[in-house]
Amino acid sequence: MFVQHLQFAYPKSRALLHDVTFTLQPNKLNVLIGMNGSGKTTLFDCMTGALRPQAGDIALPDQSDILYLTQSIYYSDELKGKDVAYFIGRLAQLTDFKKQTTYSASLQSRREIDLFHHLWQMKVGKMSAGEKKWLFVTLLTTIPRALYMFDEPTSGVDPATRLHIMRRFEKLIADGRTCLFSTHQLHDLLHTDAHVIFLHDGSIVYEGDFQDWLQTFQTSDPDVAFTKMLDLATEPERANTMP
Ligand SMILES: Nc1ncnc2c1ncn2[C@@H]1O[C@H](COP(=O)(O)OP(=O)(O)OP(=O)(O)O)[C@@H](O)[C@H]1O
Repeated sequence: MFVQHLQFAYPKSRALLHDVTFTLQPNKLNVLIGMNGSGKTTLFDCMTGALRPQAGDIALPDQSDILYLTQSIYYSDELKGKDVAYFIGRLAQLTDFKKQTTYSASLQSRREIDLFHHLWQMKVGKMSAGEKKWLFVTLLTTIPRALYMFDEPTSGVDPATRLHIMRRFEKLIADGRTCLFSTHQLHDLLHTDAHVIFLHDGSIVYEGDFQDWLQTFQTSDPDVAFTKMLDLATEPERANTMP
């Protein structure tokens, strides 16, 4: 699965994505990173067909085999967790889509199982932002797809819930699925086998192993590596002289 030389500009705007090329790794967590406004959501939208790029090649599974969770999740506040589950389960043609265990069977801890029971009966309008994300990721990752794409699934989410989301993604990969998500929470990647794709100024300025990327900048702090990467991309001469 790859994207090659992708170009995209919004109408009446200068090109946002100039030349985006990367390859998704099947057995690693693929992570798209970049500054606010660098075009991560736009790139996801181009990859999933929500936007039409002006140029480039995209080799991905058929749209019906891609699951894409955007940042703007909308369900009526009046629906309960179980109604959302029925909706998702029905769309995905899951057998037993009305059974709670269809979605909760892979939950591991007592705390997660209790939370799932709780949210199953709760109205969406009463869930916190983090609870909604937890529930939607839990429900959506039960659907079998070749490629999963999540736009900032861990933003505004507590550490235990972020860990849960990361474990769900790792399970998908272990099951032979490909997974790509965007995040600003780089510390979440410290304990995973991540393939980093760094988008900056319309192209990919780094693609490769997360630990190798940290080593390049001689740091164990990914936020430091991120900042140095930006310095390097914008001011290569000055960055070369930095410790
Ligand atoms: N419909 C649109 N028309 C014109 N410009 C747009 C449109 N949608 C987004 N943009 C601009 O494109 C740029 C990239 O936006 P995008 O949401 O893709 O960035 P992002 O990397 O996902 O940002 P963040 O990390 O803040 O979520 C931004 O400057 C944004 O203002």
